[in-house]
Amino acid sequence: MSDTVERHEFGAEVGRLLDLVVHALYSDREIFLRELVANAADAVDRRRFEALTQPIPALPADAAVRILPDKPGRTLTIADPGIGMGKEELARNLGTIARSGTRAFSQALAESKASDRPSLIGQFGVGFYSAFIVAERVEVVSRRAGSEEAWRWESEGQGAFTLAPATREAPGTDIVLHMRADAEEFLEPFRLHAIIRKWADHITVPITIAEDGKDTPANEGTALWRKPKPEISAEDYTAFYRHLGHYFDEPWSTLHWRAEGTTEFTALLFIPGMKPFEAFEGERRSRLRLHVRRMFITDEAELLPPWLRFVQGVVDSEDLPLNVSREMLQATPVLARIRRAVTGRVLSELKSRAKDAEGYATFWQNFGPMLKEGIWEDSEQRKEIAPLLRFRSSAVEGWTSLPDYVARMPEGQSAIYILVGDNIEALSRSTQLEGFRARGVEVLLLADQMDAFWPERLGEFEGKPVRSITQGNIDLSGLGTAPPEGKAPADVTRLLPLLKAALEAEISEVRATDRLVDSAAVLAAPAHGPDLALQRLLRRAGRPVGGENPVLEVNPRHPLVRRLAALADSGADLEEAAGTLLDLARVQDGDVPREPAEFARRMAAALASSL
Ligand SMILES: Nc1ncnc2c1ncn2[C@@H]1O[C@H](COP(=O)(O)OP(=O)(O)OP(=O)(O)O)[C@@H](O)[C@H]1O
Repeated sequence: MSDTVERHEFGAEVGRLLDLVVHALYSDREIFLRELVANAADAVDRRRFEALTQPIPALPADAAVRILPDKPGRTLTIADPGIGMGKEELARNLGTIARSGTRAFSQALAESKASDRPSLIGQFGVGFYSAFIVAERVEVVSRRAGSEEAWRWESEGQGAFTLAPATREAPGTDIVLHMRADAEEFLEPFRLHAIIRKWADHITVPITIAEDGKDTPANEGTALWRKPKPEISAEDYTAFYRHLGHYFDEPWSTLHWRAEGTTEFTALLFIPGMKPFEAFEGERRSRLRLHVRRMFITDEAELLPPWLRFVQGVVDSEDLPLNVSREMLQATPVLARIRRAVTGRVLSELKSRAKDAEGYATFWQNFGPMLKEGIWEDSEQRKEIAPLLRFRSSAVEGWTSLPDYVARMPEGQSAIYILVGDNIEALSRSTQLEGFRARGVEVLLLADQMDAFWPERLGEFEGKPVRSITQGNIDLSGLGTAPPEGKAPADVTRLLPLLKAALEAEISEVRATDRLVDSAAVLAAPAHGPDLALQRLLRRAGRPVGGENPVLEVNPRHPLVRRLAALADSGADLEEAAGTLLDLARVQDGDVPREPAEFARRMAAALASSL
């Protein structure tokens, strides 16, 4: 080795990842070609785009991704005239894992079915490393467009790579795979053609395969979305969907239309049939691809709001100039019009698919939390999104919606009641529901992370305010069917101030409630400030909760409260009993007592004297 060769260790996670990729994907080896060709085509697109504003040489008119098999030398080269990589970029892009850690990846791999594994590769951004599935050594020779220098990155995929100066006549990248003995099939041109047709046919950059000394075209490159609909089969759509997102399933919905009039564009969009990792863990913005008259421009134009970032696809504009630059994209009103039209179309698709309850449930389970983000942040669409939400309920099985809830509301009920917590099971057994259940008043149960936030933003639906049953003072009298009168309520006029005095530091108010049937006491949030669920979330995150202390509501018909009321009347000290009552209310909501050991001691003592 010459003096100029630098040796670098891979990031620790890369080493482990390489191992995983090679083993987990062995039976789907051919996807290495899809990954490398996709990277090469991206690099070509990037050079074309950057050349518009940066002082770098323009893309040659005949730019293509070339695949060059060499049987005698047992190498396969993928060459592109794209943007290229400088020394630092080679080390960073090919020496570390860009987007997500090995831990998340290996966990997902371990939990996935074998058939889902290849899709994980794309989703976790380890595409390049799939080269090592078929190669025992990989050389990358690259020259960044705009630079005179070229560099050679080389690795056997075991712990380290080297970097050395090299030469390359023009900007671009050659990936040279020194194939393993058992991977020689990938040096056969007919095999390579079949793989490209299957995986990369839709790439609009020309792809060629060298055969008998000449390059033969390998991809059709027809922008699928530009074909007349009758000429496109369901398989074509699915193949394109899989290509776009590295998916392996079927799209839940395919939207393909041409908009004419003031804004002209063609769009081909997909709503995935599964929940992609990226959409939730990755960055919060839409990666819809913007093309101008077939030519790829960018996937950073944010053609959909962040809460619709799960939608994949292409928008091909007729109105923008081919040499549209980043600055121009920010300024042009064309994009705003496209955005509005595309968002509206996706929403109306959801609206019509929502009529099929079962089919919509699949969508809802995958992407429901994102629609809730929409309620939170998109004031323009909030009203449109609200009827698309689905809920569990205290009164009906399965999913229900706000319009259905409103239709079921009995006369006299003026608000939509919700209860927010951590899990549906616990919520459906919650003490907070007792009085509502007894009166046959339905409550929607919400257990997504987002649920602590968005209801407040929605505020109301069809003129009915959305009210958390753990917040403020809800008067149930006159609502639904009155429950059978049990024992007469105790007179708590003396008890309430005593409890209040004993719990001064933790409770802002103590009041009697008719919300309870079998339980003695329950906590509620004050009418203003964060609701109980949000308070819990803030506490867990170690953030200040703010606002007033919670309210303690007591059930004057409950034996414990009756007894306390009698003691209060006789002037007994209720300090300790008040604390226990508060702890009981906390435990019911899934919180811990203020002093768990002290609480346990008191309970044990109470049990001992009563058994
Ligand atoms: N042929 C190439 N030309 C220029 N840059 C490349 C090329 N191949 C890879 N890269 C760079 O290396 C990075 C890492 O590539 P890799 O395939 O591992 O992940 P990715 O392309 O970011 O993710 P995914 O495979 O999911 O699309 C790319 O983002 C790109 O910046």
